[in-house]
Order: sequence, then C-alpha cells, then structure tokens
Amino acid sequence: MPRDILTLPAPAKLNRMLHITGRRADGYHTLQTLFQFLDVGDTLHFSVRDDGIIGLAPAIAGVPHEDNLIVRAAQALHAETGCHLGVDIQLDKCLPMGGGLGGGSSNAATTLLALDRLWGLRLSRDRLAALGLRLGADVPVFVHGHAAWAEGIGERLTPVELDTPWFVVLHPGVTVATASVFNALQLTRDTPPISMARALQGGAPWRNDCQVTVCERYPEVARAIEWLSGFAPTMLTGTGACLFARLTDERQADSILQRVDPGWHAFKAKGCNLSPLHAALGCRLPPAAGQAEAP
Ligand SMILES: C[C@](O)(CO)[C@H](O)COP(=O)(O)OP(=O)(O)OC[C@H]1O[C@@H](n2ccc(N)nc2=O)[C@H](O)[C@@H]1O
Ligand SMILES: Nc1ncnc2c1ncn2[C@@H]1O[C@H](COP(=O)(O)OP(=O)(O)OP(=O)(O)O)[C@@H](O)[C@H]1O
Repeated sequence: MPRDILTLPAPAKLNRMLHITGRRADGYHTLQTLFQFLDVGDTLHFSVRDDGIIGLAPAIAGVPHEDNLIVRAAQALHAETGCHLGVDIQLDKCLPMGGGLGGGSSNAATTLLALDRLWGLRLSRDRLAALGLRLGADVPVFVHGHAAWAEGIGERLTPVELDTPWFVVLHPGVTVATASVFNALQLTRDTPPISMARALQGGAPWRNDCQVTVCERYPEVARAIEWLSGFAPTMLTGTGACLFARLTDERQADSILQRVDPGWHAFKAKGCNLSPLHAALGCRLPPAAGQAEAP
C-alpha cells in the first residue's frame, strides 16, 4: 500500500531592509533585517518509507544529492533523533536559485517541519530552528514562520507585523554568489545598529547594504533596478540577484509584468506575515512585537 503524501509549500522571503552592522570572528556578518514571506514558492511532497532511505526527485542540476539542503535537513533530523524512518520527497522547484529569495533555506525548513510531523519526532520549534541554522542563516525564520526583525546572522528573531502589499519580483538573469558579496572589500559592513522600533517606525529609510556592491559587480542588476524604479520603489533582496518593487495594488503589478524585458524573469506576489507553510500546517500567528508601514 502506498503511504499518504503530505504536500507543503516552501515560500520565498524578501528582505524588506538589510543593514550589515559588523563581521564576526568566524567571518559571518552581523545583520539587521526585516524578513517577510511571499505567497509564492516551491512545493514539496513527502511520503514516509520504512527503510531509512532519503529519496529526492528530481535532482537539482549542479547540486549533488548529499549537498541538497532538503537531504541535509532530513539527515540532520536522523543524526539528532536516531530516527530510522526514511522518506521520498518530490520537489516542484519554482524559485530561482541564488536569487536572494531563500529558496534553499525554505526547502530545508519545510523538510524539517514535515519530517518532524511525519516521523512523529515532536521537536520544539526552537530545536528545529537551531538544527536549521547549521544548514543556513535564513533557515530559522522559515522554521518559525512569522515575518520578523532579525539580528545576529539572521537567527535572533522578533515577530513583527509588516504591511502586506503586492510586489513585482524581478530576476535579472544573472547569478550572484552570496559568499562573493560578503567577501567584497567595498561592502558596507559598519552600519550603526538601530533599534527595531526605529526601523519599524520609519526612523531610517529601508535600504539594502548589499545593493551598491552587487550593482557594481553585476551591471544587469543595476539596469533592472533602474528600470523597475521607474514604476515603484525598488530594492535588492538578500544578496540578489532578485529585486522587488512595492506596489499600490495588483493591477499595477499586472501592468508592469506586461512590459518586462524578455531577458528577465518576473512574477507578482503578495507579502505575508504568516508563512504559507505555517498556514498550511494550521499554525496560528504568534503575537507580533511591532508593526510597521514601509517608510
Ligand atoms: C543575506 C541573506 O540572504 C539575508 O537574508 C542571508 O543571510 C544569506 O543566508 P544564506 O544564503 O542562508 O547564507 P549561508 O548559506 O548561511 O552563507 C553563505 C555564505 O555567505 C556569507 N554570509 C552569510 C550570511 C551572513 N550573515 N554573513 C555571511 O558572511 C558566508 O561567507 C557564508 O559562507
Ligand atoms: N533545495 C535547494 N534549493 C535551492 N538551492 C539549493 C538547494 N539545496 C542546495 N542548494 C544550494 O544553495 C544555493 C543557494 O540557494 P538559495 O536558493 O537558497 O539562494 P538564495 O535565494 O540566494 O538564498 P539567500 O537569500 O538565503 O541567500 C544554491 O545555489 C544551491 O547551490
């Protein structure tokens, strides 16, 4: 008898603002960022198996099985709990890789939450987030599932309520390696820390400290930002290459999408304060510490 299949989303995230405030001894950069989810993303289908094998299909071109964050998340649960169950996972990949939308991290978080449920592990969200942090700096926010003010390397999270506009997200067709941006000599990495309240109340304009460096190295990103800024305020997410414009309504998004350069890939999406993953799992919103309108 085939087992039941659990189907869950792995949404994208945006960094609505991103400040780099320093660099730790281990090379990782300390950030202050506002994370928000989008109502679009990848989809994963899970089916438990008894033999401990972790199957994933289709493979992602250029990412060996053992390096895939989905497989690494499942293996991390095996190591943490001694569980001997396995799983077959089917991945419907929609999000661009290395786009600053956190697709790999989101895939990992969805796997952690799905297998926690399917394997009957009952680990706390904090423990799953700590496991996830070893896989990537963005995994904890996807595990906790609420829009958040993040500090540290992105793991110290405070839930917030942000405005939930429509966005156009544009991928300018170039791949940006996160590590190369963080290693750039000219990167701004000394932005003075601000309080969460000040960020949320618009006391400092929302910007992304990686944007200048990424635009210098990738002229196509600069060209795309200039084009999209002609319609609405536009910013890089994460270390790029994707950018997003915050719109007044869905019709404006549709109108922009009709004019996008054929060499670029763009889609519309709505901001969400509760992750679509947690909505699918039936989780309630935790109380938010702060509320904001984009300044
Ligand atoms: C910039 C953000 O997109 C903001 O959401 C994320 O912090 C990036 O998170 P991520 O893609 O999950 O990054 P990781 O896979 O953890 O790290 C990739 C590489 O980026 C650099 N890195 C990453 C995050 C960080 N806070 N400081 C860093 O210096 C490190 O060289 C690291 O080896
Ligand atoms: N399941 C996965 N999905 C996507 N990328 C994966 C996956 N597993 C491993 N990777 C690797 O992780 C890299 C980063 O992928 P991801 O899509 O998370 O980047 P990103 O959108 O730039 O994320 P971030 O905003 O966190 O920097 C990919 O280039 C790929 O080599």
